[in-house]
This record gives sequence, structure tokens and C-alpha cells, in this order.
Amino acid sequence: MKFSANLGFLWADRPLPVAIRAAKAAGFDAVECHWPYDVPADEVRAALQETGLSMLGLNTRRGNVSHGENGLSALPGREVEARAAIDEALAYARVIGAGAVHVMAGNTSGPRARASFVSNLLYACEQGAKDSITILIEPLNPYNAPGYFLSSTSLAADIIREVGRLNLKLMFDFYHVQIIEGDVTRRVEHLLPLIGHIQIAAVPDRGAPDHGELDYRYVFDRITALGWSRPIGAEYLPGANTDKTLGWLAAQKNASQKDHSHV
Ligand SMILES: O=C(O)[C@@H](O)C(=O)CO
Ligand SMILES: [Mg+2]
Repeated sequence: MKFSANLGFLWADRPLPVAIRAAKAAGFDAVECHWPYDVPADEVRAALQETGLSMLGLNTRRGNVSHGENGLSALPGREVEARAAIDEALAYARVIGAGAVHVMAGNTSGPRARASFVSNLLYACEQGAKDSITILIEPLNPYNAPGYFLSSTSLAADIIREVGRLNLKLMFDFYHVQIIEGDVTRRVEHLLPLIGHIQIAAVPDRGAPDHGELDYRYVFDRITALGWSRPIGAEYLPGANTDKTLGWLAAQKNASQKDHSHV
């Protein structure tokens, strides 16, 4: 199995280029991030080139975070800002060679919000398709993201079908999906054709994926059996020292080496 370090959480205590090097040293196969915009894209690209890691994805800006905003793309009347955030994310992704942009919906609800989201996603898909960039949408649970528009995988699947673009995909974060809906391994199987990226964390504390109510050894076996071979995003809260939380990664790497030596 392959894993991507989410540098929004892992090694978040250091500048992004340094965190990229730490992920390489720890044995990750790729990296991903949340909002890299304070760091010049050239510096990130240089660290990626030096380590040979790919940045899988990044998020659009959330808007006015101090006022509780958590994305702009489903907010009626905010289309100009939403599209500027999409343009900014796509431009950054192009410079660093990132394959995906997560378009954040925001805190809202109702039919006008849905229409705004669909229209902004169509825009994002059209712009992203020029450089083969995938657009991701991610349901977030109500504890971490109260009032977030995209509140379930079924709503996400409906919207993906309505937008009808091949480069619009679901970000299936086991942490959120377990809290929102449960039944995670049946759900990942059912939604597989729509899924563009998978993320993991322990539930309910969002720590390393080695404890809590989900047994990730079982989850990893199921995902592998379904044919998923792309890196899985480790998006968990490591506390003060990320390097001390990586026992689960070493265990997975050892297990895959043993599987290969038996072939
Ligand atoms: O799960 C999350 O919170 C993230 O994947 C994210 O991109 C938005 O907060
Ligand atoms: Mg996530």
C-alpha cells in the first residue's frame, strides 16, 4: 500500500518545504496539503523535485476564516470570490504539478447553495481539465465542520452526477464518513467509481490510524482487494511530534514487504 502525508496536519510545525523532506525521510510515497498559499509555489516545487515526491492535492481558500467561513463555492452571491479561489488553487497546482484541487463548499444550505456549488464546480472542472487536474469535493462531519454544505456522501454523489464531468471526484475521508454515516467499507465499495482520493484518521479522536473505532488493518485489506493502488492520505492530528506517531506506517510497509516476498 502507498501513503501520502497530509502536511496540513503532519509536520505542520515547520515550513512546507521542510515538511516535504520530513515526509520523504519517514518513508511516505507522496504528500498533500491544505492551504499552501503563504509559501511561494517555486519553493514547494523545488522541495518536491529534490525528494522525488508528488504533491497529490491542495484546497481552495476558505474565505474569511476569522468569521467562520469554510469555503466559498456554495455561497450564493460569492461567485466572483469563489472562482478567484478556484483560479488561484489551479494556478498553484499547475506550478507544483499537483493532480487535484479540493473545492471547498462553505457553510450554507438549500437549493440556491446547491445551484451555486454546481455552477462553480462546472467552472472548476472546465478550467482543471485543461491540465488534467481532478476536482475533488469532500463531505465533512458536523463536529469539525458545523453547517458545512456537503454533509454526506449521498449528497456528494448526487452533485457529481449532476455536474456530469469526468474530472469531478469524491474525496472519501474515512474519518468523516464513519462519523457521518458509518458502514464505511460497503460505502467505499459502492462509491468506488466516483472516488478520486482516500484519506484516513482514527475515529473519534482524529489521531494516527492505529486505534479507535475503525480497524484500519481490515479497511486497508478491503481497499486493496477493491484494486485501489494510489496513495492513501494520512490526514490525522499527530500532536507535538509527528515522527513518534508513525508506527502504523512502518507496520504497513513491513506487511506489504512480507506479502511481496511470498509471491
Ligand atoms: O478532512 C478535512 O478536513 C480536509 O480533508 C480538508 O481538506 C478540509 O478541511
Ligand atoms: Mg479530509
